[in-house]
Amino acid sequence: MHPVSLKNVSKIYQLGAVEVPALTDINLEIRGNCFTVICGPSGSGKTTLLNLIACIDRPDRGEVSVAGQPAHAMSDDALSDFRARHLGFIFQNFNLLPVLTAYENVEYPLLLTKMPAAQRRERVLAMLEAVGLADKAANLPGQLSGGQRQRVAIARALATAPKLVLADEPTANLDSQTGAAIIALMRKMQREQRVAFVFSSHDAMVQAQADDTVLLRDGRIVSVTRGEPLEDAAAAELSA
Ligand SMILES: Nc1ncnc2c1ncn2[C@@H]1O[C@H](COP(=O)(O)OP(=O)(O)OP(=O)(O)O)[C@@H](O)[C@H]1O
Repeated sequence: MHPVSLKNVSKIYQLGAVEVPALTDINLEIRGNCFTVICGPSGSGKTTLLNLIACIDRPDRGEVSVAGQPAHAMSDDALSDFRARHLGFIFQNFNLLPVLTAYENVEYPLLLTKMPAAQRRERVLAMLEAVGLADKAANLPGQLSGGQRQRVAIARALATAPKLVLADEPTANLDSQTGAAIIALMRKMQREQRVAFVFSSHDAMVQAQADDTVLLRDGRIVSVTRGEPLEDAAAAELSA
């Protein structure tokens, strides 16, 4: 089963009396355990599509299925509960809570689950270690660089072992060198945790790292480019 499936999806924004068709008749399947990038020019519908996949918004027409659940038909409460349990988020402005330490920011989503304290501590420390920030656990976000903040955000997004991680322009506020390191880290974490990552990005470097690329223009899909599935690539490497 694909972690995300959209069937005949359309989204129209109402701007006063004017209807703005942001997405028109989108049919798309996002593969599991893959790095998928949504790209396209400004205004082409990337954020709108990501918000539908993220269960932040609902379509005006069509069906959105996320991790087997019909997101288009769920109530607001059910959607927010579903987001907390099954999805991870990485934002371009990091969205860390400024009064919480790096440790506490990563712990925060786990407090919403009923994970026992000792297991929670183990998980937080393992995630901070995995993103290379074990020694910064006690720092507040204001005491970290942009790249380090985004590392905390990656650890936080993956702490609950989500089925899907969504990232809206995750490198937009980073210099190109730090952005490249963050993308490499996300790639490593995506493989290790065997989770599907879906990004929106203008960044050619992000696009170059993708398994699958979805190109949008004027709210429609122009092309979907699929790379080799990870399992096949690994098998080919082994048999070479
Ligand atoms: N809240 C809104 N109300 C009205 N129109 C909107 C709203 N949000 C987006 N739009 C319109 O919907 C279309 C798609 O917008 P969207 O933000 O999804 O594009 P995008 O590809 O993410 O753009 P960018 O790369 O500039 O962030 C655009 O024409 C935009 O003007």
